[in-house]
Amino acid sequence: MEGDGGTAAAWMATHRGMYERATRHPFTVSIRDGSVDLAAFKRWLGQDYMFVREFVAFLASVLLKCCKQSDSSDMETILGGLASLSDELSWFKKEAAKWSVDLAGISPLSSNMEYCRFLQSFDDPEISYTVAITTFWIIETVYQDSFASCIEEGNKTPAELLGTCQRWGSPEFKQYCQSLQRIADRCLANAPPDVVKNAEEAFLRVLELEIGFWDMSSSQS
Ligand SMILES: Cc1ncc(CN)c(N)n1
Repeated sequence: MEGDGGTAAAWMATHRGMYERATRHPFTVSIRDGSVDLAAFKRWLGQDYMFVREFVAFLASVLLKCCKQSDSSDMETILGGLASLSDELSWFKKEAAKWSVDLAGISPLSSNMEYCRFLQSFDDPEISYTVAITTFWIIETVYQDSFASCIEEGNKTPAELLGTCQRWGSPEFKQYCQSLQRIADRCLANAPPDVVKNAEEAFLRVLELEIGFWDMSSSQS
């Protein structure tokens, strides 16, 4: 995904330390090495279900910004992502039943609320499509990269967690993230410097929020 000469890959390289803290977090590393605390996994599952419900609204706001562009050719890609969130919500419900996690009884923890507030801020029409699509790309990429590492050769991921890891670590999801990266790169290449700066800030904010989300899952903070 990296090394293709675009701005997105350049940011991943410049901010390598933060990127790795988000994508090789002790929580996902513990899945990969088989030492994961299942109570933490269940906490992540319940919290992420709530996050994904908010993520649907975020993605709808990205789609709306896309439709307002003179060239709205990215619409199908975004719509595909939105449609797959419907499957994702069903998957969470099935998985929650499997792990006896009561989704109706969950309240969002503070790091999740903070992340959801960030997603809600994209309702503002002043936030550009470039910033929004870049944000969408990095949110999905953190999960793709994190979970792909749990199914790489040599993993000791518990069998009952492989389905979760394959959901985001699959080659198909990687391809989807690469298509988002190409869109983000094209938008960034045509954007004025202040918009590029805002997009880089959003990129870094996502990494921070993702680290907070994993921390919360590991320790209930
Ligand atoms: C916190 C978080 N970040 C990203 C994803 C991937 N859609 C997710 N489900 N949850």
